[in-house]
Amino acid sequence: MEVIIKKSADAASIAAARVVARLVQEKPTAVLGLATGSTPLKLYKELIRMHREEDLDFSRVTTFNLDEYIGLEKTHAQSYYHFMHENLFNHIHVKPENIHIPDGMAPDVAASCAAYEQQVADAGGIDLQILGIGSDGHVGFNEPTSSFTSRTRIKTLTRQTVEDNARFFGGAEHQVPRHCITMGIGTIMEARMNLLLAFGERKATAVAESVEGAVSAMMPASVLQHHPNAKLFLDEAAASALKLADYYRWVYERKPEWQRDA
Ligand SMILES: N[C@@H]1[C@@H](O)[C@H](O)[C@@H](COP(=O)(O)O)O[C@@H]1O
Repeated sequence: MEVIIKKSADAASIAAARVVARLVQEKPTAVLGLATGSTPLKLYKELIRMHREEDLDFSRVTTFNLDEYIGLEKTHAQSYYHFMHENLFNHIHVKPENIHIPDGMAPDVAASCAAYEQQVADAGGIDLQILGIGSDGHVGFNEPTSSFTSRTRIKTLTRQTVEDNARFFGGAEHQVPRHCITMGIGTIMEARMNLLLAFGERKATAVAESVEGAVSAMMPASVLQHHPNAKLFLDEAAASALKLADYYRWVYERKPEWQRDA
């Protein structure tokens, strides 16, 4: 894992956006894995800015989102379908037919999960996956104890995730769906690059355990220790529990210019 600590969440998001932009410039048909939540918002704003001001072209890009709540219509303000269109897709001219988001209203969830996996495979796999992290260490909605070989499937949210996400539902926990569809950890691990963003003190423990703790299904993001190309973009607060934070800064400052894509 490469740990990149920036002074602010905005600076970390802009650095992550540069990695995405470089990929899209080098491979205009790139397959991007996308995440929701508050964490990637600034990254998406930066991609929109690059599209508008620097002609970053997403017209041939294909996207796959990590997850979706079960039971929310696409028009629901808290559906990830709605989130992605509001915060990214409506502003960067990705072709609608190239956008993939798990269908939380599918009549046959198992069949739609299997079809989603097939679509990822048919697209040639994911080049770059953006991840956030839950305060319990989840990636996508792969809650603690999720199998490291899991594929896209239905999951039940933990009580902690329901509490964490209630803020998006006006604080009403009972309105947060209990179930979701999420790409599996096996799916995420097959992405050729993983960029995990984490900001704020609320994420500090999960980040420290994921980077410096044991690889364990109890801390799903720790699986990235086994990924050949995983970069973590942190602000100071999210990095505050890392024992080797100074070492990561030291390494980053000495990174050869030709390797410096963030
Ligand atoms: N399913 C999403 C995750 O993909 C996200 O990374 C995480 C953190 O959310 P936030 O970025 O708002 O802290 O929780 C949500 O439940």
